[in-house]
Parts: sequence; C-alpha cells; structure tokens
Amino acid sequence: MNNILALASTSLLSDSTSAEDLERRIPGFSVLQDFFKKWLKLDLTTILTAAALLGAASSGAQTVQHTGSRIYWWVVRFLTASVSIAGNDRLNHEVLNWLGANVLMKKGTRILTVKSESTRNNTWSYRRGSQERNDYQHEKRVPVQYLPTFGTTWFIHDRNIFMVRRILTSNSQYNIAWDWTPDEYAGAPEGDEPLMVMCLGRSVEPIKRFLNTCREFSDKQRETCITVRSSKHSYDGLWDTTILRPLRPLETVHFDEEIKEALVADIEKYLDVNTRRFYNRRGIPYRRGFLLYGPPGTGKTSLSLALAGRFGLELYLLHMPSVHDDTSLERLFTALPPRCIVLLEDIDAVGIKHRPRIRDHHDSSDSGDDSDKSSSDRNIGLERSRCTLSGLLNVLDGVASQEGRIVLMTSNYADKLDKALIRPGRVDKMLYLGHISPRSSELMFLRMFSPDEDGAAPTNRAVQLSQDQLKQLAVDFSKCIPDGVFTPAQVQGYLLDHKDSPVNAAAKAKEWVQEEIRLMEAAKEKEKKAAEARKKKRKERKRRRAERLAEALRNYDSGEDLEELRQRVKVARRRKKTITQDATEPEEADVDRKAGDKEETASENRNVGSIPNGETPNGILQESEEDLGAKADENNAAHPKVDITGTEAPQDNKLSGGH
Ligand SMILES: Nc1ncnc2c1ncn2[C@@H]1O[C@H](COP(=O)(O)OP(=O)(O)OP(=O)(O)O)[C@@H](O)[C@H]1O
Repeated sequence: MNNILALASTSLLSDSTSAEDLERRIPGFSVLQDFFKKWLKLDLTTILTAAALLGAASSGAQTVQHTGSRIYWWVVRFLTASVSIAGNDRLNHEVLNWLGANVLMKKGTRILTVKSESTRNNTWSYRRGSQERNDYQHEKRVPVQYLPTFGTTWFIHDRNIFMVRRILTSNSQYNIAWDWTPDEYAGAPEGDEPLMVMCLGRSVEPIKRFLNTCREFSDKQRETCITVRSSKHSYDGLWDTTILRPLRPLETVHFDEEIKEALVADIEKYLDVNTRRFYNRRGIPYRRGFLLYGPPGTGKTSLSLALAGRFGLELYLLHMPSVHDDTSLERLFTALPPRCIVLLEDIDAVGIKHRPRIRDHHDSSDSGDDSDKSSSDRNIGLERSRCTLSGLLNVLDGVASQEGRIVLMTSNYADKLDKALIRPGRVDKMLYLGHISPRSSELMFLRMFSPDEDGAAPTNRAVQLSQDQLKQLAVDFSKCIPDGVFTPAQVQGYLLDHKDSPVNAAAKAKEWVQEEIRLMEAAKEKEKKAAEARKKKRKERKRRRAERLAEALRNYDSGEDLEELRQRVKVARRRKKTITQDATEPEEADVDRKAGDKEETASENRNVGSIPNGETPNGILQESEEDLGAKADENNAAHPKVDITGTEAPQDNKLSGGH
C-alpha cells in the first residue's frame, strides 16, 4: 500500500521527474511506456496514477469501515443489554419459534430459512441435531416452518427494540465464495447455532420478559400435545429425539376409577410446592416412583402418556433393552430436567450382566436345545438390557440422581423383579393393570362411538345415533364381555374393526367373544402341550443321567473314599466354570477341558486302579456335573436368573387396578 501511495505521489509530480523516478523504481519502465504509447496509444503514467488513487481510496474505506464497526460495537456495548443462548438450549429453539410465528411472517421478512424434515442418515452423521417429529399433525408431508436465518432480526416487543442475532459459528461448514458475503446468504443454519438477544437500553429485564414470552408461547403450542423425548443414541447420553404426541385424556384409559383417582391425587400431592418443602426440610429425597405392571396390552404405556398430559409434564421415554450400558443410563438421567416423568419400559429386561452370554451358550450346547429354560425366562430373554441392576438402582436414587421427577416403570413380569428395585423410595406405589371388566368395556364402547366434541360423527361412514341408543348398545356390548378375560387392547381391536357401525359392534360381540375364547383356549392348549413336552424331555434326560450315575456307582470301587470323590466333583466343576468364562471359543475350551480331564483321569486311574466298562471317574464326574447343571436349569426355570428376579412385590405399596 505504501508503494502504491508513493507511486501515486510520484505520478502526480511533473512528467519528467515522475518518469525518472519510476524508471528508478521499476527498471525497464521507460521501455514499457514507449511500447504503450506507440502501440496502444496509452499513457502508462496516467494508468498507474489512476490505479494508485483507487488503491488509496479502498484502503481509506477499509479504515473507515473498521472505525465504524468499532463505534457500532461501542454503542452496542453501552446502549444495549444482551443475553446469549447456546445452540443446544431449548430456549434457543423457543425464541426462533416465537420469531418465526410473530415477527417474520408479520413483517414480511424477505431473507429466511426453512425447516421441514431431515433426510440425514443419523447412523453415519457426525453432527446430529435434535429432531422434532409432530405426530399430532398427521399429514403426508411434514409441515414447513419459516425461521430467521443467520444475521440480525429486528423487532419491537412490549415497547422495546430488540435484535436477535443468529450467529454463524466456525463450526458452520459453509463454502463462502467471497469474504464479504453477508451472513444471511452464507448458507442454512443447522439448528445448533447460538443466539444473541439484544435490547436497546441498559437493563436485561425486558429480555427476561421476552424470553418468558417465548417459553409461554411454546408451552401453549404444546398444550394440545404431549412432548415425548427419547434417545436414539443412548450412548451419547442425549435426549435427541422429540415427538409431539396427541394429548391422551386420562378418561380414555379404562381401569378401576377409584384406583385412578387415588393415583392422580397421589401425584398431585407430590407435585405440590409444599410437599417439596416438606421433603427438603426433613432430608427426604424428593422423588416418587410407580410400578405399572400387568399383561401386555393392558394400558401401562397409555396410562403413562395420559398422566404426562394430565400434569403437563414432559415424558422422557427409556426402553430399557435399548440402553447401551450403565454409563449411558447415568448420562441420560443426569440430563433430565427437574420436573418430568421418566418412563422406564420393560424394566424386567435389566440385568444381562448377571447372566453372561458365554454361560448361556454353554448351557444350550450342553443340553442341545434351550427347551430347559422356562417359558417366562425365554420371554424375558428375548431382549435384555446391558444395564446392570446396580446401575439402575444408582440412577434411581443415587447421590447424583435428579430430584423432583416421577419415575414410572412398566413390567409384564412384576413377580420377578428384585426387592431392591421395588422397595419404597424407588417404587412408592405398585399399580396392577389387568384384564378388562364389563364396566370398562362399556366405557370403551361409548368412547369409541360417541360424536366428537364439535358434534361430528366419529367416522365419515358412521351412522348417527342418539345418545340413549348409544348407551343402550354400550350396555348390550358390555354384557357380552366376560369379566377379566380379555385385555383392553383386544377389545379396542374388535371395536376398531367395527368403527363405522356401533350397531354391528354390539350385535356381533357375542360371536366374537366365543371365537376369541376358542382361539385363546387353543393357544393355551398348545402352550400346555409344549410345556408338557419340555417337561417330559427334561425328565427323560434326568432319568438317563440317573441311570448312568447308578451304573457308574455300581462299578465304583468301594475302597475309594467318598469324600475324595466329592472333592473331585467340586474341582471339576470349578475347572469347568473357569474354562467357560475364559473361553472366547467355547468349543476349543471344551476340548481343552476334556483333554485335561483325560489326563487327570489317567493319573486317577493310576491311583484308584482300573475302572471296568471303560467308565472313568471322570465319567462319573461329568455325570455328576451334568446332574448339577440339570438341577441348576430346573432352578432357573423356577427362578429365572435375571438380575431382577424371584421376589414378591411388597404388599403395602400395591394398588390393584383391575379394569
Ligand atoms: N386400560 C386401557 N384403556 C384404554 N385403552 C387401552 C387400555 N389398555 C390398552 N389399551 C389400548 O391398547 C393398546 C396398547 O396399550 P398399551 O401400549 O398402553 O399397553 P401396555 O400395557 O403398555 O402393553 P405392553 O406391556 O405390551 O407395552 C393401546 O392402543 C391402548 O389404547
């Protein structure tokens, strides 16, 4: 730049002086000048002068811009108050949401960004933003939402001038063509950019009020929905998926009305501010836990959703089998807000660590099939969580556990839950949701066929009936439903099949009930036969083992010390256990074990003398060991070796919610 200025000043001097000076500065300048003059009829000195002047002007402009920017920020600093909001803060989205609905559309802003559906493959993407799905607006396409883009949005709120800057961060990977491309055109925000909310004046109070408005606006939008948060990638410890589900009124979950009222009253009392104070003053951890248990399809999940809606709380959903490990579980619990409902589904799936896979493998290879396992164990074993019971107990009421939340756990196998898990403090009330009663089926019928609040028919093709007619049909229908036989899900399924005609639903109920009972009995019979076959097989195997053992004992040298034999059984069992645990390839381990046993047998043979019929003490050991294994299997069948097993729920905190 100094050179250009020097050149410009030189060029402005007299012709001869400047030419001499330029020749001195740029060797060969006079030759070039002659060439330009002769062939292009241009004066090189004039061109250089013009270029130098332009350069000087640009440099001046930059200095002015720089000074202007400093003055601007000086003014901003002294005349405005500001609050910054991180990209991953919920308030960030709430502010954008408010701006989108209340400023951009009204002002007719011309530079916007749009949000619809993410097509990103979450499995492979490194940078994952939170996702929001609206189940309420069941449209074919996700509705688009217009939001502020990068840069500043100005608006007046509550008689104050506000500016909200959506900041282009260094993380934003955009290909900016030129340095001077304005932020607004630099690309599309991904949703995790910080915001700077500024307001003219020296107090942050107007900003606080504005932020409150944004929160209330979002809450209002959610009033018709329940916000369900879940974690797609539980190992991140992030509640990264938000689903807006239609609000489910509590009246639509049918079970004993008294129990329902007691449950609502209990939660209401717990959420009362005075209760919190009461807990805090007395040093009692402010937490409440409920266990909802019963057969599948009896409304455990539906009740949890309804309770979230009833108390305006967000529901944090954790499907236990998909939680990666204890660390992930802890991270997720640490990220919970103070007031929410946490739904832990299929709590009985916790505890795979207590039943190592290698042992399972060995068991099944020993028995040849898995028919030894009890059916309930097999059912539980379909999907096991990798969390341990102690990990779960820790998050429920460990030191780092969040206070103020309500934990709802669901289980189909409450009788197998560990006492530690359901002790008061972790589970304060147990609620059984069972099969449907005639009264509940009557209510379900009415709910299904009653006109909507606006008087519209439940379906387009539904025949409109008077309220009295409908009530009569509901009573007729309920008379056909036997008490405590069907799950509410079954009855709902039937009613949905006849959703266009309550008359048909009531008329065909008897026939449906008979057919359904026949099918259920057939399924039960089949299951009974399968269980008998399993039992028979187990008995047969035991008989064979007993025979072999008896045979071995017949051939047993009575001179051998029985105690010694017992010790050998113990040693062999211990060795087998070690091999099973160490083995990465169980077959190899098995071969090693057998080889080891053979060697031992040889040496034992030397000690105890020859064993007739080729039956070795090891043979006896193996039989005894298998026998013990069989006993363990039987034991498993009676008390499946899940972490949370074999304990009776305490009676004092039981609520029975039979429908
Ligand atoms: N008590 C009930 N009242 C009204 N509807 C019910 C009830 N129980 C079940 N349903 C209906 O049956 C379906 C399944 O219910 P839900 O998922 O809540 O059962 P669940 O007990 O959680 O089952 P699972 O143990 O298999 O998770 C839902 O569509 C729900 O509307």
